Amino acid sequence: MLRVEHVSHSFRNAQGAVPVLQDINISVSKGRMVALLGSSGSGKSTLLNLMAGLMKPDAGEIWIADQDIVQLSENKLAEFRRTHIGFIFQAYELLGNLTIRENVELPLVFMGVRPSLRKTKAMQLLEQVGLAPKAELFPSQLSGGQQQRVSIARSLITEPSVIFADEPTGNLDTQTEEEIISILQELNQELSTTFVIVTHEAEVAEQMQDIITLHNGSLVQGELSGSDRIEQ
Ligand SMILES: Nc1ncnc2c1ncn2[C@@H]1O[C@H](COP(=O)(O)OP(=O)(O)OP(=O)(O)O)[C@@H](O)[C@H]1O
Repeated sequence: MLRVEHVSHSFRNAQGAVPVLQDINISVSKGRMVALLGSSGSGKSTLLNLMAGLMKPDAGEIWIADQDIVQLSENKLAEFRRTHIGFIFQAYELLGNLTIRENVELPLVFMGVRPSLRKTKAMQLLEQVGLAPKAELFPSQLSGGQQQRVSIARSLITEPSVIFADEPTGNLDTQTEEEIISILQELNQELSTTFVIVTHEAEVAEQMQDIITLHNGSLVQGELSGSDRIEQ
């Protein structure tokens, strides 16, 4: 479903190229919930941004839904992202002048979906994340955890193949963090959507089915996946 093959990436500064990721290989099956774990500076966000098509790697292939997204032109990639990829940000990134429901509908506005269908789908998802009664409020009227639930609903509305989440609980207290992880797990079970979740917290990663660990831009070998653990 998601395959990263021999991906390497460097950033350029005044001194030259600074390698950030070296020969990364990852394979994630459909419907899995995977943590991308690593300390600060290990390259997690860079890898996530590459997999989500927000940046192009210096080398390698990134396959999502049978398409190597590295090969796509900017226009085709933007279209592919709209239909196949969802993103959840640490800081929610909701638009303050739109209601909760309008925020959730927004990706469908860009796809030209008619208003009545958009509204129905947004309300269904808000129901699933427990926020239907707050649909007509604005983001500033919600707690951080509630705003993150809105952003989760927004990421799902296009029925993407994969959702990437960058430290989705990074701004939340421990109890709210647990609520958000439970909601993500429920949605993963119900919808069979693949999730890749960046975190620097081992306690968060251990709640996912598989853990991919990055250290200094390389994968840590010998990591047991969730399915390996179950078989043992
Ligand atoms: N645009 C950029 N230009 C130059 N260097 C960058 C850029 N973005 C990231 N880096 C460097 O790449 C390395 C990996 O950064 P990245 O943000 O991917 O790590 P991370 O594991 O997500 O860290 P954190 O948990 O702190 O966000 C770091 O050394 C960082 O300084």
